[in-house]
Amino acid sequence: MEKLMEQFLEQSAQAEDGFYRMEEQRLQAEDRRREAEHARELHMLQMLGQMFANGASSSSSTHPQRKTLTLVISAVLERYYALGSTSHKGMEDDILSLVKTIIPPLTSKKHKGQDGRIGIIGGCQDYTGAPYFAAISALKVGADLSHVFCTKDAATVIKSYSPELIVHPVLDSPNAVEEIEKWLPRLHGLVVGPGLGRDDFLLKTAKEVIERSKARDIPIVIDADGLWLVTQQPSVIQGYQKGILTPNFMEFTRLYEALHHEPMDSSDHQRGVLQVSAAMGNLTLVLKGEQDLITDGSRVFSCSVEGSGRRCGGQGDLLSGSMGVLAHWAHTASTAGTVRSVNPSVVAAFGACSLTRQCNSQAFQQHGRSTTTSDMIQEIGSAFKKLFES
Ligand SMILES: NC(=O)C1=CN([C@@H]2O[C@H](COP(=O)(O)OP(=O)(O)OC[C@H]3O[C@@H](n4cnc5c(N)ncnc54)[C@H](O)[C@@H]3O)[C@@H](O)[C@H]2O)[C@@H](O)CC1
Ligand SMILES: Nc1ncnc2c1ncn2[C@@H]1O[C@H](COP(=O)(O)OP(=O)(O)OP(=O)(O)O)[C@@H](O)[C@H]1O
Repeated sequence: MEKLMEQFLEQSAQAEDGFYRMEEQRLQAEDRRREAEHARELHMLQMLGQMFANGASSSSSTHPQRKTLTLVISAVLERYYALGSTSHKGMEDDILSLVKTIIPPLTSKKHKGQDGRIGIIGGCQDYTGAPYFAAISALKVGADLSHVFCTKDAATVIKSYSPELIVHPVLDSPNAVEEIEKWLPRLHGLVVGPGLGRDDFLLKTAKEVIERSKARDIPIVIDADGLWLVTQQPSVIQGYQKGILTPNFMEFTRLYEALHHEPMDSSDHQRGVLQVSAAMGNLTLVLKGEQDLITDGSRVFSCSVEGSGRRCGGQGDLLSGSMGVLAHWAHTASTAGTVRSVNPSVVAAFGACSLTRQCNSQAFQQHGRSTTTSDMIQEIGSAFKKLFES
């Protein structure tokens, strides 16, 4: 009897084992099927996004067609990111497709100013090139008006570079903040820092202008000496979702060390940018370099559009000026519901990085080692077309 009982228990245990083995195999097969389906869906969405993006940017599309296509691309890409892609493969193309959706169409119904009035806070006795590069880049990307708020002695010099810019010699005047504030209601985007210098009075003015622009919900790009200010007083922009910081490696290291009170681990830039963005209240951050790393603290996008080995001064100004316009376009698109799950500041940053690198590559093909930022600015029109309108 005991033996029979033992046999019975052994057979039951074997049957149970068999059952669990089969069940495990069934679940594994189900997982594989789901993964394949998921990958197929991601692939299809990527292809659809690409297809529609090309359609939306085609100049033959009419306005309503373009609008519908734009909504379809966004929906497709939104779904793609909602699926939680962890792979970075193809991500650059996807974000580029999103950039295409934020570009306002050129129609005869528009009035001057509608596609963007951008302000640059910067330009002092030492630096007149930087604000000029940023302001002219904003115009060439597609802003309708570009204002420079600089010191008195820099203004005539900047005006002499270009009749296209509106130059206000107010930055070192005693009532500078009030002078600049008068213009804020008309501005759609602000770039703070190119050629600002580090004079205490100018930095104090810049700080106050940032505060007043935040109160008006204006997208703000902070670069160069504006980042010096942020390093001293992070709270000036901390947590402002329409803010973007664009440090080069040196500027980034300073900011990191000011926020974390310890040296940065320079072997892990991805971690570094996530930490800085988080410490800044999930602010959008672009660490410029061999690959530009862009994050809002949730994920890191890298922009590696081919540039060149030429690193002339002023490339960062082209970047910040164009980002000022794209930030305005991206937030407008976001308000209209076109861009949802990807942070509009990230879309704008990615667009500007791609454009700067493409300009660098095109200018380098013609001028090689003698390439300067002015040569790159000449390329903005064709680089823009190649990246976003073809
Ligand atoms: N023509 C002009 O008027 C220009 C004026 N500029 C202005 O000049 C002022 C100072 O800017 P700086 O960029 O010199 O700032 P800093 O005085 O903070 O210098 C940063 C230093 O970091 C170095 N650096 C950059 N990337 C690095 C990396 N990956 N590894 C190691 N070192 C690195 C640079 O060579 C530079 O010497 C700003 O107001 C800026 O806007 C620049 O925009 C360049 C053009
Ligand atoms: N090593 C690199 N390879 C390719 N492109 C780069 C490299 N470093 C920078 N860039 C490109 O040049 C742009 C400007 O970056 P850069 O580091 O020159 O800024 P910056 O030092 O702030 O410029 P500026 O001279 O205007 O102050 C970046 O956005 C990036 O696209």
